[in-house]
Amino acid sequence: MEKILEVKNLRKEYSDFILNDISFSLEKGYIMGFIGPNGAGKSTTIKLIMNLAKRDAGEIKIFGLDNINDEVVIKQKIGFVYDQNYFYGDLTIAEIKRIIAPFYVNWNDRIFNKYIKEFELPADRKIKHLSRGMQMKFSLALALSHDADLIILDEPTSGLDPVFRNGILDILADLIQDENKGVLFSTHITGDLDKIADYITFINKGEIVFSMAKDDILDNYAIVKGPRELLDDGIKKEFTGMRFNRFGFEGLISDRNRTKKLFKDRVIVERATLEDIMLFSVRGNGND
Ligand SMILES: Nc1ncnc2c1ncn2[C@@H]1O[C@H](COP(=O)(O)OP(=O)(O)OP(=O)(O)O)[C@@H](O)[C@H]1O
Repeated sequence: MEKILEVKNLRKEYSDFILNDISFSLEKGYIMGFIGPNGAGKSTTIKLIMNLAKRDAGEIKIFGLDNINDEVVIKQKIGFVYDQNYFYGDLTIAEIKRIIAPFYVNWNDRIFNKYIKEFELPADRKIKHLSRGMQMKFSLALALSHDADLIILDEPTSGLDPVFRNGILDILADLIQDENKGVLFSTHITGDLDKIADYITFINKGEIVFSMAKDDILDNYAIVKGPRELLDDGIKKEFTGMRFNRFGFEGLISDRNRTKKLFKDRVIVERATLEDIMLFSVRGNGND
């Protein structure tokens, strides 16, 4: 399998935050969801990949090339959608397109116009007068109009209504039918990833929790519910995270096969969603 993006032992230190030893890779033909709570380090990682911030250590390869030394070549083939509008607000959609298009060797006006029409974007409207959803769609139209092989989206769906969100997800799912392309998609709306992601990379407090195939994650993790008296300190340690209510406990376990051994049939075992996994992992264990 050919790697389209490879991040190895990446490190970045800010005064109050350290992104530490981040490693993951994305193969061609797949969508990777990049999840983590607020402040986990998702945007920082993406900025380092895009060489918008300087790494302190580690290595980033895109299409097998170094993301700094070969930045100019690489950027021709990356479509980037950032979580904020970074275009000059007084220019119109058509004016910004005219500025950006010449930078790309493979710019395709026909595809751009197709998206503008599909997204119902008014070409003569100033950026500052576009809604957040329209700005996002405009960014997406730009990112998809130069034959990019790696699409990186930082929170593309946050603040968008479900209809807009689903439209974006459909486009990404279509895009990946071309098996030469890959998508890295950061979000905290884990429901979006249930629909389209093949792999999930989860970071918390600047560190990787896991980077795995989504199906493996959902097959292995489970929510276990049962009475408190089944728990002792040893058993509590088996859980990634736990909460208590008046009926008993509810906990996330990363290896559902362990539950039979630990509890026999005295607990209820349910499939965990990505949201459960994120919430319980962030909360941690032992909060009684
Ligand atoms: N330029 C900077 N200088 C100092 N600290 C920074 C800088 N950029 C980011 N940070 C810090 O790094 C941490 C991680 O931020 P980051 O934006 O990467 O998180 P995130 O996972 O994208 O969060 P969110 O989901 O809220 O966007 C935060 O504590 C933030 O304050």
